[in-house]
Amino acid sequence: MHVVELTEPGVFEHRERPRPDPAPDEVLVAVKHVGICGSDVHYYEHGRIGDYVVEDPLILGHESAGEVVDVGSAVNGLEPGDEVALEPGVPCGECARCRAGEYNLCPDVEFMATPPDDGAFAEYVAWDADFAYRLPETVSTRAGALCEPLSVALHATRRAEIGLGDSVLVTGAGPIGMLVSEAVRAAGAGSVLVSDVVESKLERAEAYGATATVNAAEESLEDAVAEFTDGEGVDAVIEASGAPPVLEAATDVVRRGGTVLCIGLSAEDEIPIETNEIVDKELDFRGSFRFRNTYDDAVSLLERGAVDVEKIIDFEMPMSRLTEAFERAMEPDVVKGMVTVGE
Ligand SMILES: NC(=O)c1ccc[n+]([C@@H]2O[C@H](COP(=O)([O-])OP(=O)(O)OC[C@H]3O[C@@H](n4cnc5c(N)ncnc54)[C@H](O)[C@@H]3O)[C@@H](O)[C@H]2O)c1
Ligand SMILES: C[C@@H](O)[C@H](N)C(=O)O
Repeated sequence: MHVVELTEPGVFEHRERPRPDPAPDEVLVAVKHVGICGSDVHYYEHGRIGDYVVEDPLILGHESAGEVVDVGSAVNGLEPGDEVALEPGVPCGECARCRAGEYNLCPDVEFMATPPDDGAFAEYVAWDADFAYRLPETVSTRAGALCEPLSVALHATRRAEIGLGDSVLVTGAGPIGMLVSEAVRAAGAGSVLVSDVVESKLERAEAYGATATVNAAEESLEDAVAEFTDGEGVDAVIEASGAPPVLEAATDVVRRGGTVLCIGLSAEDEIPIETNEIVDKELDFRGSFRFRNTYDDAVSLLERGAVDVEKIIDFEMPMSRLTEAFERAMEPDVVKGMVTVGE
């Protein structure tokens, strides 16, 4: 089968590998669509993310969906011809965190496109059937692939305990921030203020249903939130930019008793946070890591039209032009690039 390997930073090589056979509990999936994530781009540019270093040729891509072409002998409920979205992390199922149901925190998870685990820029992927979710006829594999970033957004929305009528500040209008805006609305948020530093992304966020937007490069976030909430502060800040100044401001702009939820990963190891403010305002200050138990809900939200993931896609290109697709995905106004695999 045809695959694309990252062999060194900035270099993709198109190669042939043997087509895998599904293990008894696996399905073999002919990959149809794979979204390009910021982490894929980071590995492409730098060959590493923190301690995860690409030492051997690595297949990138973890936002994927395709068609089942074969099933292992122990698989029930899926059959050839079914279209599925693939949840990219398969946890060990045995550790304390897995047993507690927090399988996204499993230290031994096999996560696609994270060294040394290969991803989905390949004609076929053999994957644990428990982590393959059937797509209804009305949900395309193009949308199904985006169950992955949507899952990041759903998990964050749950971690922030967003409820009916809440006011939410979403910082960062990249794919994650855009989908967080969708997810908090689906959860009942009453108003959503979105910040970014790129004007075109804020325009997209507004078209995408943000109640208001603020360009943090030109306006004070504190003033914008004060105006948005009549001086009260937002019920929740969901941080999806990874930009240090945003985290520094978060404790100021959230209301007393509110929540600051961090999704964004910063390039800085340390960021000054006003810890006394966390105590004094009795804030919930939380992180959100990947996702758990979100795929069924992601598929259901797509089926009901309760969220729209298509709007974040800027372009679609075949895997034969993967280098061009990655270079385009790095342009500052691009939110999401989509890659097609197969015919
Ligand atoms: N916790 C997780 O499980 C998880 C999963 C996926 C992504 N992430 C992280 O979440 C963040 C968002 O992911 P993404 O793919 O949307 O990234 P992205 O880089 O595409 O988007 C980040 C956005 O933040 C904007 N931004 C930069 N500085 C800003 C500022 N001062 N104020 C407001 N906005 C600012 C950028 O213009 C960009 O639009 C990244 O840090 C990523 O590493 C975390
Ligand atoms: C969750 C996923 O989208 C993220 N890029 C990660 O590798 O953790």
